[in-house]
Amino acid sequence: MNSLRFILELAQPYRKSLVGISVLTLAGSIFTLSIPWLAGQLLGGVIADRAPGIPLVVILLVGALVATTGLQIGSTILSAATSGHILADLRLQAYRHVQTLPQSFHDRSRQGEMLTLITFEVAMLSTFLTSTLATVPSLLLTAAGAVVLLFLIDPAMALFVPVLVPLFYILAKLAGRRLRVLSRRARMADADVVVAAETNLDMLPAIKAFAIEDARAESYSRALERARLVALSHSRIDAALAPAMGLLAALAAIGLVLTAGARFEANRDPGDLFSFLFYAALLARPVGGLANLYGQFQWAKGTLTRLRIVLSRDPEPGYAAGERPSRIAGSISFQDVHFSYPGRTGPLRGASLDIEKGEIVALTGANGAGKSTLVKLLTRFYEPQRGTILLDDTDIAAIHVQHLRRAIGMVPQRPLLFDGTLRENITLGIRNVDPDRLNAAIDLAQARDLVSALPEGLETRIGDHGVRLSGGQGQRIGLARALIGNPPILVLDEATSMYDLESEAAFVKDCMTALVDRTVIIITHRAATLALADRVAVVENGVIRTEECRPTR
Ligand SMILES: Nc1ncnc2c1ncn2[C@@H]1O[C@H](COP(=O)(O)OP(=O)(O)OP(=O)(O)O)[C@@H](O)[C@H]1O
Repeated sequence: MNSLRFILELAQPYRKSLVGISVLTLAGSIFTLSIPWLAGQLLGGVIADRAPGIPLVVILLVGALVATTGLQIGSTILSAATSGHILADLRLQAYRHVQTLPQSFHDRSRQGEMLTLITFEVAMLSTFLTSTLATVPSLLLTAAGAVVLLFLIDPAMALFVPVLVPLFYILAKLAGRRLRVLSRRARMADADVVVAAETNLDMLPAIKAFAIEDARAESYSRALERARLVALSHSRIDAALAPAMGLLAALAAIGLVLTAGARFEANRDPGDLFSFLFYAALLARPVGGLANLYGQFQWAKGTLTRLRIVLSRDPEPGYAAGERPSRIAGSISFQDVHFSYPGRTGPLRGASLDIEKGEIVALTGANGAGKSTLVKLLTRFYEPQRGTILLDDTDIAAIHVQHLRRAIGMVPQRPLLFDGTLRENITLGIRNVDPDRLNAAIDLAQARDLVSALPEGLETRIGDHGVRLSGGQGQRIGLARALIGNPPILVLDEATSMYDLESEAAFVKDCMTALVDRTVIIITHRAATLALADRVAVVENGVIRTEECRPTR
């Protein structure tokens, strides 16, 4: 699919407004086209002293000027309103889609780039659709109308127009080639700037701790400088293209003045001479506009390509899976699971493990052995290359991925907290959560004291990444979040790593109530946490070895 087709597809839902803009600007062009003729007649009338005809010409000229202004205002307002709609819709469509893409896609793409694409670049695209593309008919009409009228007034002199066309074409072609390259570079440089700022702000505590503010500011400044230089090169060509074409047209018009005087004086009305020259001058505007359009289309093409690549990517396969078992008991079976991340070998090479419903299994093993990976496969963040994972004897590949994930409460080592209230962080922003469920989750996670100790309780804002909480407090919030949906399966991924031995023992004791009647996978290296488990499974060399059985509690 080429860029033009894709852009027309994007424009399809807004065709009525876009046609409306085109109609208003077309009507504006018709009035604009009448102005040189009327102005020429007025000047001709004044020079030739034809007083009786002048009032009517003046009325028509003023009418045309007022109508042009009114239509311009109307089309600009409609264009801004439509652009706003397209922008909001495009952002939502892109965001929704990006959300459904597999984790492996996000692992490979840079967050800042994605952010630039779905916020800034689509903004440029919506402006391109409304302010540039929708005005093409009027530009064409003005250009064609001016040419036709020039030929009608004096066909011999109007021949300068076809002479200019190849010149314009060559100019646009040369500039277009360079603009395409520079647009791509400029977009990448812009994305680098966002990525650098985003990374630095995210890393700020480390940057301060290691006192490397200057070095980071310098690397950011280098990214800015690269973006500035590329944008400058692009603007130079972009800025020169339309005026250069306008200049060519204007020079041609001057040439005409020099040759036209004698011809016209001899046998024509001076009003026609003025009209001819005004039309020649008017021609420069749509020609410049079309040249601008060309430059902006080169820019838009890059965004279109990137947007198309993202939008045409398939969502995670799990969204298409049909099964939504009404009750999940919680038995899990990993059967001969093989998995490696792109470009790597391992970490899992035939891992098998059966976990009964209600059982607590501790997963342990060296760093990088593949413990977290097993859980990511269970929650279908990734798909195993070989082997099967069963949940209550159903292959998880057949279960709708959201249904599956809602059945598994995840407590990661560092829960992803955001700048909202404690309540929003526990409910993940979902409104109308049953207050009893919320309270039960807070109690089960033993987070009641923590909530009461904060100045505004559940309504306390906790800052970006929960900076206003301690690591251990954050983990309790993470546990409450996992428990709020009352999932039959709970996964604690190094959830006690933030605690000292004493607090760990307390957390472990606290957790016992939360764990009852659930299937639990605890990833840990810590003895106190291992003691919670019915069974210990060791991940080693890509397989799972069940090491030890404890009497069932
Ligand atoms: N998104 C990823 N892309 C590529 N490789 C990855 C990715 N995530 C993990 N790995 C690699 O896979 C291996 C297993 O990682 P995993 O996080 O499952 O280990 P783990 O047993 O949980 O380790 P730890 O005890 O340190 O948390 C590691 O070698 C790691 O580098």
